[in-house]
Amino acid sequence: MREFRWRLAERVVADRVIGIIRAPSAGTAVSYGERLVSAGLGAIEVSLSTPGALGAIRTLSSQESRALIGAGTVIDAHQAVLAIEAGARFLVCPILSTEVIRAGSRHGVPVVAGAATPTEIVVALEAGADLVKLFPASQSSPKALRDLLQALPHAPVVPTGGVTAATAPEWIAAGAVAVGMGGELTRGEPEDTEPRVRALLDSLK
Ligand SMILES: O=C(O)C(=O)C[C@H](O)[C@H](O)COP(=O)(O)O
Repeated sequence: MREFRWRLAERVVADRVIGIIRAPSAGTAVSYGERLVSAGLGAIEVSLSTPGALGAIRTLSSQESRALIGAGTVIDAHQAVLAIEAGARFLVCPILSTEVIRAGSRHGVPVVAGAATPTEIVVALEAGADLVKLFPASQSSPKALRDLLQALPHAPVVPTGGVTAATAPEWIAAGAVAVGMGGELTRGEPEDTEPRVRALLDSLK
């Protein structure tokens, strides 16, 4: 199937959320992934720090056509290629890694690059990142993002790290195109995930 890299940005901007799964096992990651897809989330990354993450990405991406399944915590080109081979349809880095951005570009796979400062945001975009993950968002604030976007209004910023259902609307109001959320989506048992995430997505529409 032909797929263009801007599909990620379209989905993420529509939902306002990238879902992050960091689980104790591949099986638990798949369980959460299936529930997040059922709740309507369109872009979900499995962190490579999850044991067996590549297997979970392979399972979820082969069974799901409704959502884009990606890889998170990708920090070098080797991991990027392994994740793409496992079926990741986007890559997310906690750091600004131009080698990951290049690896994604070479394979037509979109990259959400990590950045913590205005300079890093601009370097990430100049290197070809599709979206910029402001990380860790817990070190910043919606007010700081608002100030930053006055200088860089074109920057598609996705604050990630410590974002909750209560703070997500504040980040969006400050100009974030979306937020990344892990713990807030996957706390509790997988079975309890769906109604909570559905309500969260509705609240951000
Ligand atoms: O390793 C990465 O690439 C990361 O993105 C780190 C975490 O997965 C996010 O910071 C999620 O943070 P919480 O939403 O607070 O759970």
